[in-house]
Amino acid sequence: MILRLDNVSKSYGALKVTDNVTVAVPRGEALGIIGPNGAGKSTLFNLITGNVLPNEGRIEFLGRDVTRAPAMERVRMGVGRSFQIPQPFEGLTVFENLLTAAAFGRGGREADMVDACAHILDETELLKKANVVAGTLSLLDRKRLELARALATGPELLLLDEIAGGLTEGECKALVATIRAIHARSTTIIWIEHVLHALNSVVERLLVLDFGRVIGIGAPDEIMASREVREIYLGLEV
Ligand SMILES: Nc1ncnc2c1ncn2[C@@H]1O[C@H](COP(=O)(O)OP(=O)(O)OP(=O)(O)O)[C@@H](O)[C@H]1O
Repeated sequence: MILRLDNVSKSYGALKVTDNVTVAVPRGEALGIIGPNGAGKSTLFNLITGNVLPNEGRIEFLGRDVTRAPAMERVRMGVGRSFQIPQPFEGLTVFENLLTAAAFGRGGREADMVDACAHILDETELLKKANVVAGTLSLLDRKRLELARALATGPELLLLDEIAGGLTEGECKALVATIRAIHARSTTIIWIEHVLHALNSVVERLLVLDFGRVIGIGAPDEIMASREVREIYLGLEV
């Protein structure tokens, strides 16, 4: 297993945002996370990245207890993340943004980082935009840059937070093709997404959160057919 959460809980005052979550993610898997707004999806990512520390439970990454490890240490161990709202350095070029992420992540010799970033630009279809200032990019390219920045840190585990939101159907398809290619080279992915057709075309399992609790985990078609999920998440009459 690349990642294990055992009975992880997080509260803000009286509000239990993460409620006794236990999940194990095998290396190479793509796992989707769905749930209503406020279900605790982003908080779960923050617990995995170390931006938030749990009140209870244990988090293991690559066989090591990282429950209280600082976020920076987890990035260097191989936890990469894209944010719901892209957060590039607006005044830097696409390539400079990647180099900054690479230096912040695994680091290494400058020449190796430059090579790795060039490869990531190609993989994320940003090669032609390498010298474009990030602040001038279209939404799709900002999403691609967000993905590329996460890849530049050298992740073993890639966390994607609603990366398909706000895109047109065609743009979404293009981005999904890129994510599928990244997954195909055996990067483990955990992806929070409301655009279900995009998510379900990539992931092998879906985890459903509601009020911070895991209410289902399994194959996407089984999960989508479950009565509880349809009632709670999709708000459908069944
Ligand atoms: N730092 C914080 N202090 C207090 N409450 C917080 C904090 N962070 C999150 N919360 C609360 O925790 C709950 C879960 O938030 P979270 O952002 O994890 O949900 P989410 O499932 O990612 O939602 P969305 O789909 O809208 O992004 C919400 O009720 C939110 O208001």
